[in-house]
Amino acid sequence: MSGLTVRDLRVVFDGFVAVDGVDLEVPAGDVRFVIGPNGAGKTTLIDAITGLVRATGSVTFDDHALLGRKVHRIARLGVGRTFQTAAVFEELTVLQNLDIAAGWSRHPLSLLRARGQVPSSVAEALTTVGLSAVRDELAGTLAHGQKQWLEIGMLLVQDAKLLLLDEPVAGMSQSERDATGDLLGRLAADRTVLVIEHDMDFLRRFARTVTVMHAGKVLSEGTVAEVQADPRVQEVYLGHAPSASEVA
Ligand SMILES: Nc1ncnc2c1ncn2[C@@H]1O[C@H](COP(=O)(O)OP(=O)(O)OP(=O)(O)O)[C@@H](O)[C@H]1O
Repeated sequence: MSGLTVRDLRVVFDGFVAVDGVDLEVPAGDVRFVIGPNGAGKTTLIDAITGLVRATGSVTFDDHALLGRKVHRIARLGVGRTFQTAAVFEELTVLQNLDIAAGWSRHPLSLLRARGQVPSSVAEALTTVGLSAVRDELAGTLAHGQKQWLEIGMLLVQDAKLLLLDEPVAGMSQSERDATGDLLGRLAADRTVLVIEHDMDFLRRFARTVTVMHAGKVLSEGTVAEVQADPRVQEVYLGHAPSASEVA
């Protein structure tokens, strides 16, 4: 596993440069947080990696070149993403959602379901995201946090090895945030995880490394402590160089 490598990535919308020469290296096993003010280009970066918007430069994941491929081909290479609003089938059960994501509903082995058995990939995903106890509940009745975890489970059954999560804890309660932070650690055990997040408390607790974006470019990168100490980051977030009391 070699992780994600982005080189000189550029996305232009009608002459507006949303992503401006981004270089990024996320090794396998990392939990990388990408932060930055509104409009910094974070979501567009993920859109480019997953083939949703046209980009120039290069993106490789586990030695596969991604740019220029269609969205479903990129997904098949093990790249999965979530959106700010969870996309689950509310009128189906948790298990049915996972079945559909895994393609089991079309598969001859869906006969297993008739006998009450659960494919091992689905059972594993249920355990990883902590939804085994609610597997027969309708997705529409799940708590907000559980829907986000189901969406992540749907990526796991598709065997995603690079997980791109767009603001996963937005709107979550404190206990859901804690559970999501623990989940990130489990996901990274044999995957690469990139998280876009605005929640600084969550970032301090669960990020392994941080990339700060501003105006389409990478402004700073390092551990949480390193980027927090970077005067350029403080200037972007505070609007001015920090005073002694703000640093303290
Ligand atoms: N399809 C589009 N057409 C034109 N401009 C776009 C498009 N998508 C994004 N932009 C612009 O590109 C810039 C980067 O947007 P993006 O959503 O990537 O930022 P972000 O860092 O994710 O911000 P936020 O934290 O608010 O989600 C913004 O100025 C946005 O208005």
